[in-house]
Amino acid sequence: MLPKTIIRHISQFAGVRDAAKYVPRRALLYVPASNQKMLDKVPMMQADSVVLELEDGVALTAKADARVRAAAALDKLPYHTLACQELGLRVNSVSSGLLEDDIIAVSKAEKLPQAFMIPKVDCPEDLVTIYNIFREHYGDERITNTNTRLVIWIESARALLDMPRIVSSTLNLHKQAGFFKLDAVVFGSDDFCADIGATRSSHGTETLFARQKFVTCCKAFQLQAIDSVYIDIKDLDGLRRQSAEGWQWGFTGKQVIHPSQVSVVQEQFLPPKDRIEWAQELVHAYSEHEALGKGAFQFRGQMIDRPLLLQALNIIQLVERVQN
Ligand SMILES: CC(C)(COP(=O)(O)OP(=O)(O)OC[C@H]1O[C@@H](n2cnc3c(N)ncnc32)[C@H](O)[C@@H]1OP(=O)(O)O)[C@@H](O)C(=O)NCCC(=O)NCCSC(=O)C[C@H](O)C(=O)O
Ligand SMILES: [Mg+2]
Repeated sequence: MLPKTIIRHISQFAGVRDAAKYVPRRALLYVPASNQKMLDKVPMMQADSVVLELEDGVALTAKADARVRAAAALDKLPYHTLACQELGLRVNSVSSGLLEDDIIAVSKAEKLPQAFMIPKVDCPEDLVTIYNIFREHYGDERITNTNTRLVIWIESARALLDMPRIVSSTLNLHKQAGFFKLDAVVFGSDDFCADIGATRSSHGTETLFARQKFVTCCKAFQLQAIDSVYIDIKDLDGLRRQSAEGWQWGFTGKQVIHPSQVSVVQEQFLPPKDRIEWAQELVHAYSEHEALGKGAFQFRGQMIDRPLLLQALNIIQLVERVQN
């Protein structure tokens, strides 16, 4: 329980702070919808967000089949009993020319996914195309003011440079037309490397600038920032290292491709126990010092002032949201 005097700081603190139900996306797991055996495992999957995948995890020759399986899964799976916090559906991009066929097929399902996930959003104009395709095949009523959230992918140099306009247009579409609300943005590092001609490495220095720019832009709009995929499935130490780095830089989660990656990532996207204790104690100490008129004071040998309080509140808020 936070001291009352601290509550007023919360409306101003950094990070993701949508008052609506927060969906943790520490681990966002792709499940190719062309693979029925994998789809059958969805109810037990402990990833925070499980993504029924229609895009790059599905071969061109299997797209039609995957669409039918994804639509059937949406109707069959009881969302409230799933082990995950969110069942998403990643469709194909505008530039692929496959999006409309995806929407025609999945709009036959009675249910919407809990999140629509749209890759390779390259410019604000893509949003107009996306919105028009959804309106045409779902009809206005089914896509207006629903609980379904929107997650988009930034995966090219052009998109990274234009990201503030892309994000603003997406948020405006919700404000003005009631279209799905943008909740998180994902950095598609593999497509990004292909786009800029970089060679991918396990240490990831080739995407260092892009990841830092990306996370800064997400946080400027108070959106969740989801980090790159780590494709070396067997290298869990490397995954742990890259996850810890992402967490330290301000990412809120990471994409995963294999069930074995889920717990490693989830663990790294929660602060360690001693950091949680530090945050809780700091908040109480801040409240006591504030009552005495002190904005700066010593705590465990460090100078504490308001920015440190805000960092501690980030930690407390995240832990509460993951546990509730
Ligand atoms: C990469 C894989 C093809 C590996 O699959 P497989 O060879 O079957 O692995 P295993 O033998 O180790 O599997 C063990 C069991 O686990 C199940 N499994 C594996 N992966 C998944 C999964 N993702 N979801 C559900 N279940 C899974 C197997 O079926 C085995 O089960 P059992 O036989 O009963 O023991 C595979 O992991 C995979 O397809 N992963 C997803 C790939 C994908 O979707 N890629 C696209 C998304 S990444 C991306 O696009 C990044 C971004 O956009 C960018 O540009 O950077
Ligand atoms: Mg991609």
